Amino acid sequence: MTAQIINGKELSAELKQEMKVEVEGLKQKGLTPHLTVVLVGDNPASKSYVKGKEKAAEITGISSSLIELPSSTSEDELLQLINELNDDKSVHGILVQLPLPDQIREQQVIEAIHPDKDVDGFHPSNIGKMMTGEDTFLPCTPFGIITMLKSKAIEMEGKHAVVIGRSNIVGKPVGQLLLNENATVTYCHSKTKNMKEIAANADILIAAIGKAHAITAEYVKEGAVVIDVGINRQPDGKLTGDVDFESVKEIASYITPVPKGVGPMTITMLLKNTIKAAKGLSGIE
Ligand SMILES: Nc1nc2c(c(=O)[nH]1)N[C@@H](CN(C=O)c1ccc(C(=O)N[C@@H](CCC(=O)O)C(=O)O)cc1)CN2
Repeated sequence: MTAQIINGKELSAELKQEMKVEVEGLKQKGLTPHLTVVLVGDNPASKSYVKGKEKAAEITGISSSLIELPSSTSEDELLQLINELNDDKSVHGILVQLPLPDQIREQQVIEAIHPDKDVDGFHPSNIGKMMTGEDTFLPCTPFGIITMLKSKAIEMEGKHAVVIGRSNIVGKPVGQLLLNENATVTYCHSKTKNMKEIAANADILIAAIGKAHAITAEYVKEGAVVIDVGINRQPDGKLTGDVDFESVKEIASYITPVPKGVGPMTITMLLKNTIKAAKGLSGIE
C-alpha cells in the first residue's frame, strides 16, 4: 500500500479562499476582523511563523498588526500590554507567539488574555469548554489536524487513536478532540514503556514528539492514518517531521508530509478563530 498524502498547504489554500468570501461579507456589514500578534524577542523560527500569520491574514482580508517587543521585556510589561489589548475594541484576536523568553511565565500570559479574544485557544476557560465539548476556540494545530482528517472523510468514531506526545499545545488537546469525535485514545510519552507496540496498534497515529524520523515503519500498522506534527530543522537547514516518511508511506493509508502538512493548517485555523472572535465580540454574523 502506498499512502495518500494529505497536503495541508493545498487544504489551507482552499480554506483561505472560503474565509476570504466570508470576510468580504462581514466587511459589507461593517466588520473587519482584526488580529494582533505579539512577538517577544528575536527567535528566527517565531519571526518566520509570525510573518506567515500576517501574510495569511492579508490573503483572507483579515487585518492584522504585529507588536514586537525586545527579549528583555518583563512579564509585567507584557501583562500590561495584554490588558490594553483586552480593552481595545478594535482588536478581536490576541496571539502571543510562543516560546517566550525565560523571565516570562507562559501560563501567566495565556491566562491574562481575555477568553473571548483567545484565538490560540490556550486559555484554561477555553480548554475547559473544549473538554466538555462546548463551542469554543480550539487550539490551532489540533483543530487543523481534525480538519485534515475530516477533509478526507477519515472515520474517527470507534477508531484507536494513539497520540505520541503530551504538550499543552498539541498532544493533550488533539487527544481530547479525537475523544470528542468518539475515538478511543491512548497517549504515549517519554515514560511510556512499550511505545512501539501501542503505536503499532493505532488506526490513527499522531506523532508530536519533536524527534526527527523517530516514528519508523515498525511503529505503524498496515493501513493506519499517520499525522506528523514534528517540525525539526536539520543541520543542512531542511525541515523534517517526527515520522520517517519514506518507509511509513509504504504501509500507511494516509500520511501528512513535513513541510506542507500540519504546519500551514496551524495558521489557517488561527484565521478561522479570528473570524469567530470578531463575530462573537461584535454580534455580527
Ligand atoms: N502562540 C502560539 N505559538 C506557537 C504555536 C501556536 O499555535 N501558537 N505553534 C508553533 C509554531 N507555529 C505557529 O505559531 C507554526 C509552526 C509551523 C508552521 C508552518 O507552516 N510550517 C511549515 C514550514 C515552515 C518552515 O519552513 O519553517 C510547514 O510545516 O510546512 C506554522 C506555524 C509554536 N508556537
